[in-house]
Amino acid sequence: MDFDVAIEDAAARTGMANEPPLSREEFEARLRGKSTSYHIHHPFHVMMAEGKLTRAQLQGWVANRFYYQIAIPVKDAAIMSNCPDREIRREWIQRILDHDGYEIGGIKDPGGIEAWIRLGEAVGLTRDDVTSLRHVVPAARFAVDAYVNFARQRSWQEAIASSLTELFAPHIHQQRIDTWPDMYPWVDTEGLQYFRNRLTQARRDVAHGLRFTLDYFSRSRALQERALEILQFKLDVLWALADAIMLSECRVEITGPKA
Ligand SMILES: O=C(O)c1cc(C(=O)O)c2c(n1)C(=O)C(=O)c1cc(C(=O)O)[nH]c1-2
Repeated sequence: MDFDVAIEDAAARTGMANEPPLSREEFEARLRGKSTSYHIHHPFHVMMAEGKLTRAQLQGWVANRFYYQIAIPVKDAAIMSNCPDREIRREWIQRILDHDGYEIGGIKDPGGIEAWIRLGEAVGLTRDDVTSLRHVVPAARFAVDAYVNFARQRSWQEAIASSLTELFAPHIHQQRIDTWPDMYPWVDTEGLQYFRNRLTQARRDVAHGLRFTLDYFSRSRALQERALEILQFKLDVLWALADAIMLSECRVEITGPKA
């Protein structure tokens, strides 16, 4: 989107045409303050951290969340396809490699999608249970598709801002690494590698995404408010995904006894 059009669009959406911009520090604090609506506070994730999920519910979460995992590189490719800035694309492509994996010059990484399938096996699902998507409930698809559609339809700058829930993700990954071995001792701890990998990857991603958002959206107050709205939209996607999984019967269990 042309920058003048972006400013006008943000002003029309937020009604903040004349206010001065927040300082960079204040804007960052407002973005970080959105952590109160992160899905770590969703009852399903609270139950997960407290060891209260049944085996079938944990399996249901892993099977449904796979749909998010496979959507992420598609979303990132949509951002790149809308982005004429070569420097941004050079950074952004790393996200696709992280999830899809690669084999370049003898260096191999199976990638995050493969790591998630192994997480599925660690909770007692088969590879086919996960990759067939047969356990993905309709509302989980709608929530994830809304994120991909946002990245396809809105400007690449707005789509970058929508990735900023990753500010809060290392905390929830660490929580799973810390709690699952005690709470769900039947899960093979090798499967937690996905979460370990994301600790560094998410911190690196967010350093880039945040720097870009602070630079681009600080040029008007309306743009800053628009970035905050966009982050709220993405928080809502994750919250709705958790709602969908919690409300599904989560009766995935194909193998093994019920806890
Ligand atoms: O497990 C989680 O709670 C969680 C949350 C998020 C997030 O906050 O968006 C991501 C991830 N995981 C994740 O693993 C991941 O690769 C990822 C990419 C993105 C994104 O928006 O580009 N979010 C997230």
